[in-house]
Parts: sequence; structure tokens; C-alpha cells
Amino acid sequence: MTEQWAVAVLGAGGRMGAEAVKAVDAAEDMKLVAALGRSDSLQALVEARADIVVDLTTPDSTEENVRFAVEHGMHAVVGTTGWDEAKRRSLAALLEETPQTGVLIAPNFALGSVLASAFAAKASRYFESVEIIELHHPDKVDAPSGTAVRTAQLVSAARAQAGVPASPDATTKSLEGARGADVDGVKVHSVRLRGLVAHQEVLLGGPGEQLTIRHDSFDRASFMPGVLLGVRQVAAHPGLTYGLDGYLDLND
Ligand SMILES: NC(=O)C1=CN([C@@H]2O[C@H](COP(=O)(O)OP(=O)(O)OC[C@H]3O[C@@H](n4cnc5c(N)ncnc54)[C@H](OP(=O)(O)O)[C@@H]3O)[C@@H](O)[C@H]2O)C=CC1
Ligand SMILES: O=C(O)C1=N[C@H](C(=O)O)C[C@H](O)C1
Repeated sequence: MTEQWAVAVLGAGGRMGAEAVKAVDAAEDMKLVAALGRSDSLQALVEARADIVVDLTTPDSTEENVRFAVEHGMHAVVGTTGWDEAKRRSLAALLEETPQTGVLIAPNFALGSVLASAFAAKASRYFESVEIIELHHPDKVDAPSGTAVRTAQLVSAARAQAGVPASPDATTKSLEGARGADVDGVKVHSVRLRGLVAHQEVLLGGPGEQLTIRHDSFDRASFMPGVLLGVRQVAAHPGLTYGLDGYLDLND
């Protein structure tokens, strides 16, 4: 028999957590040892002897969950949003105390989305203007999406490195919110609409032309190959990895 990772899912009753429970359960190299919700004690992770904790909870609870896992020698694969720079820095510092432990924070587990963000960053060096529209189901609690924030960060870094100036914008009068949120100098617009799952467009504009890089998750099944990849790889990547692209070779 192949070696099996002992995996616990936090947020197991949620939209993503329920899907992850099924995916882990079906994976031959994984054993689902705990499926926990809000009312369960984190101590159950220790009792279940989890090697890896998959966190798919809420922006309010994810930091405490992940820190508990790390403090108890468990690796963590995190899909939950809300990991701003200060929280990531503090977690990285904690991980320095347990150098064997790995944490993956993946703003998006869908491989197509990770590729779309990487393509957008690359393309954004060649266009005068760039803006992001993210579109999600209306039950989502945070805006802009973690994916849009990550994409804006990648785009902003790529443009800064290439010496591309800020996107032109003559707006001097506007209703608050009309021009979206500013993430590292990139405008991000959030749509919430019944029927949607998770979608994003990066609009790139130059004189007389537009390139649109769009990704659609029509079903949460789209995230599961990335979750399983994260579980299989996290122990081999000690420290903090931000973005599933950290486990992929996207440089060619
Ligand atoms: N990285 C990626 O690819 C993806 C990331 N996400 C992100 O994942 C997160 C979850 O999304 P989604 O599944 O749609 O949200 P849901 O609201 O459907 O699920 C969240 C679940 O977490 C539970 N929960 C809340 N607090 C705790 C806690 N302290 N311990 C254990 N469980 C807890 C909730 O329980 P209760 O209902 O009792 O409050 C709920 O069942 C969001 O941040 C979302 O943005 C979503 C899709 C893809
Ligand atoms: O809440 C969601 O649904 C999603 N959350 C993540 C995000 O905020 O980017 C990933 C995906 O977009 C779905």
C-alpha cells in the first residue's frame, strides 16, 4: 500500500469544505482523519493525528486555525481569503520556529485561474491600461476576491519591474466606488450575482486594441485538483508559499 497523508478539513460543512472532504476521501494517497466545523475544538486536529490541515473557513477564523496547526507541527493548505501582508509576515515568522513545516496559502486552487493570473501579469507589461473585474456568487463575504488581489499584485509587480507607468485615468469627479478599489495601483471591480460561481477578467488596453484574459470556475470541482496538489506538495515546501504558482513551473 502507498503511504497515506492524514488530512483534516476545517470548514467541512461549507461550499468548498464539503467538496474538499469528498476529494480527499477519494484520493488513494490520503486518509481523511477529521472533518470539522465552527463548533468543533481545534484540539480535535491533534487527537486525529493530522499531518496536513486544509483550511476552507472564513477570513475571521483562518489565521487562528493555521497558527494552531503550525504550533502543533502540522502542515497547512489554505484556501481561505483574508491573508493580508501583515498576517502573512507574522505567519512566516512563526514558521521560522518550525523549519520543517510548510504552509500553502492559495488565493485560487483552479489551475486555469493560476495560469490566467500569470498570463495577465506577463501581458500587462505591454499595455498602457489594465483593470480587473471579478465576478462571484452573492454569498461571498469578502470583496475584492483574494484572486483579484493576488492578480493585481502580480500585475503591479510585473509593470513596476518593466518600468510601465500607471494606467491613465483622467477621472476627477466620481461617485464613491465608481472606479473600483485600488490594489497596488490596479483598479479592481467586484460583481456579486446569483448564478455565478467564480470568474475574473483582466482587461488590457492599448491604442486601438484590447486583450481580455478571462477565467471561469463554473463548479467548485474546478478547485479540487489544486487542493490535492497542495496536500501532496506542502510537506516538501517548508516555510510559507503564497500562491499555487509556487508549486508549478510557470517560467517557460
Ligand atoms: N482558494 C480557492 O481556490 C478558493 C477559496 N475560497 C475561499 O474559501 C473560503 C470558504 O469559502 P466557502 O466554502 O464558499 O464558504 P462557506 O461559508 O460555504 O464555508 C465556510 C465554512 O467554514 C465554517 N467555519 C467558520 N468558522 C470556522 C472555524 N473557526 N472552524 C471551522 N469551520 C469554520 C463555516 O461554518 P458555519 O456555516 O457554521 O459558519 C462554513 O461551514 C472563503 O474565504 C472563500 O473565499 C472559495 C473557493 C475557492
Ligand atoms: O469565495 C469564493 O467563492 C472564492 N474565493 C476565492 C477568492 O476570493 O478569490 C477563490 C475563488 O475566486 C472563489
